[in-house]
Amino acid sequence: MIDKSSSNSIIKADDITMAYGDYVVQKNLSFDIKPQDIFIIMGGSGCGKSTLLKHFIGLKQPAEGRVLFHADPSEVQSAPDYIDFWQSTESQKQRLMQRCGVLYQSGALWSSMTLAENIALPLGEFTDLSEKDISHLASLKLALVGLNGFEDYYPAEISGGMRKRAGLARALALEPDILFLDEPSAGLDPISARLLDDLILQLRDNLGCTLVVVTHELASIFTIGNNSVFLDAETKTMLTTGDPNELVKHSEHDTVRRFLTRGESE
Ligand SMILES: Nc1ncnc2c1ncn2[C@@H]1O[C@H](COP(=O)(O)OP(=O)(O)OP(=O)(O)O)[C@@H](O)[C@H]1O
Repeated sequence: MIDKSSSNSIIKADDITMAYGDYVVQKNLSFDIKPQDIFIIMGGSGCGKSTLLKHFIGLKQPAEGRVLFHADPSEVQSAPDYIDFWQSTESQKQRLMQRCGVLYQSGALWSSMTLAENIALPLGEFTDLSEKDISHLASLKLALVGLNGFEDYYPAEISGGMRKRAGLARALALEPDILFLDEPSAGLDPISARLLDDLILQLRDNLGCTLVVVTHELASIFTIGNNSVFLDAETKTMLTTGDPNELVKHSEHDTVRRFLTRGESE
């Protein structure tokens, strides 16, 4: 059942069970993601973080329960009107997915294309813009992530941190209101990871988008996250949801406090 007090959410997980065949990964997941949250999906290795992300971006259907998206992001404060992603029509699904940008762990850029061409790809596919406008927009998106002047570089010619930024620029190409990031700082040195966190915060503040981030990097969790869900591999369900900066101090669950303090809490 949907909690009416949380009617201004942009996404709701409503009693989701996730499974591969008979193998249940997690059950009874219910939580709310609010507009402009940086919502962290956290938990130990193998608990189901990436699987949960797949449920939000249309790659995997819940065994039970619903993934609900607010129907109109510009009206999110008004009367709730939710679309159940997996019960929606093909055209509704397509519209919902166009509201979502995704940054995969590898950055997933096409290696044979320049950065500008990588960003132009979704624009060419999903809009009627002219080539000139697409090229202009690609440059704008690159500038947004601090890569102005890198239009003609190939992914192999830039650093890992820059590739992540370029991946973000591509995820932003269609002006999504929700961005999903899978382990954005994986493989980055601590300074590049910190710069990426700063960029994520800037994007939220400047573009007003909502971010859902899978990460187990504690520094990132505390720097960018204002809301979260903790998935427990042992009990196969969520232990808690809320601001990780509060959970580290006040969670009633030892497992959560220990995770957030690298095992150092009592
Ligand atoms: N395609 C698949 N088929 C069957 N089982 C899978 C599949 N993908 C993942 N699993 C299993 O589901 C569980 C959750 O995997 P998932 O990758 O979602 O966890 P995770 O929390 O993202 O892990 P990590 O932190 O190690 O990346 C694991 O036990 C995994 O082995």
